[in-house]
Amino acid sequence: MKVSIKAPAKINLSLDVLRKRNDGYHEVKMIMTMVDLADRIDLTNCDSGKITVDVSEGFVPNDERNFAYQAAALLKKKYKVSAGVHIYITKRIPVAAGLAGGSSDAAATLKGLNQLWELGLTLDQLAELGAEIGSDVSFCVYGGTALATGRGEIIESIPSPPPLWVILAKPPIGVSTKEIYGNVKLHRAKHADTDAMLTALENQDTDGIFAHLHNTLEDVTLELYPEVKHLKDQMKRFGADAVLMSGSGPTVFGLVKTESRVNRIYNGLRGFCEEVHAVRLIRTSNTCPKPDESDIL
Ligand SMILES: C[C@@](CO)(OP(=O)(O)O)[C@H](O)COP(=O)(O)OP(=O)(O)OC[C@H]1O[C@@H](n2ccc(N)nc2=O)[C@H](O)[C@@H]1O
Ligand SMILES: Nc1ncnc2c1ncn2[C@@H]1O[C@H](COP(=O)(O)OP(=O)(O)O)[C@@H](O)[C@H]1O
Repeated sequence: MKVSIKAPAKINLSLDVLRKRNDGYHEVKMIMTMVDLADRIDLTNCDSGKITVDVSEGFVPNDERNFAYQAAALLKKKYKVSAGVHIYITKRIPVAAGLAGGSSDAAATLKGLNQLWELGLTLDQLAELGAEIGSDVSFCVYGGTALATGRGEIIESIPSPPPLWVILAKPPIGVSTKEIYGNVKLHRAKHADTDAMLTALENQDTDGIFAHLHNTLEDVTLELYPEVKHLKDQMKRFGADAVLMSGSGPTVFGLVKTESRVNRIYNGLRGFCEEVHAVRLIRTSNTCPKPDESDIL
């Protein structure tokens, strides 16, 4: 039997770092939403009992370092599953980009194996398991738009933004999330007005959303990698309505109201940046989907 499932990328509309915790993580307050740029995960049952992984992009690890492998191993151990699985990942989400590609692959694997292995787990159970793999995995299990607190694993569903185009552009550098968090200077960091962003989403106030985009990690990454600042400036110059770096970077996203402007921005950026995508926000109703309403293809 085979299950295929989509694993979409996320962007952070707002990301505030509140304090450093004793366990090495930072307490955060983030507003995250999914975009329709997705990896594809194909899960095929396998009698050997082993977990194997192949990835379309050779530089992504295909062993126990892969987050999808870790998701399968976690379920197999916890629920004493004797079957194995072959996981094939078709990568479309840029890697080490601030778009949670690996986390989304893990979340999709949890959801897909819940079906394939008929485990009957709820989204809450899958999200709790996902938090053992990475801070962003719980959000990726629920999808939609959410307020994420704690180290990112406490998820509350909130209204999706109004329909918008999103231009994603990643400069040719990889950024370590650990390094960026490690360089945050909390005494002089600029904080997000999360409540104002929540109100803007509640009111479907597009200009309010544009005005309150903020990412506390952005200044850290921009200082270390000036090419990210250059990309932000270019995206604004080509006509994006609002521009921000996603997560720890280095991907920059631009929000655009009008379709006619999307091509101009896309083509302008393609002139000097190889990884550019023009996508839409994924909009959902303001409730968490049930497991059977997920992204199973
Ligand atoms: C910055 C964000 C924003 O959504 O995304 P990305 O840029 O990775 O996409 C997330 O907070 C990243 O989450 P995730 O990528 O799952 O990070 P994890 O694997 O849990 O942690 C990697 C490392 O980042 C640091 N870390 C992560 C989360 C957090 N709240 N505080 C931290 O200090 C820790 O040093 C940790 O060892
Ligand atoms: N399924 C996966 N897809 C991408 N990267 C993965 C995956 N599993 C493990 N990784 C590792 O995780 C690191 C971070 O990748 P990714 O999740 O794309 O970053 P980010 O959260 O910043 O978008 C990569 O450098 C890669 O080695």
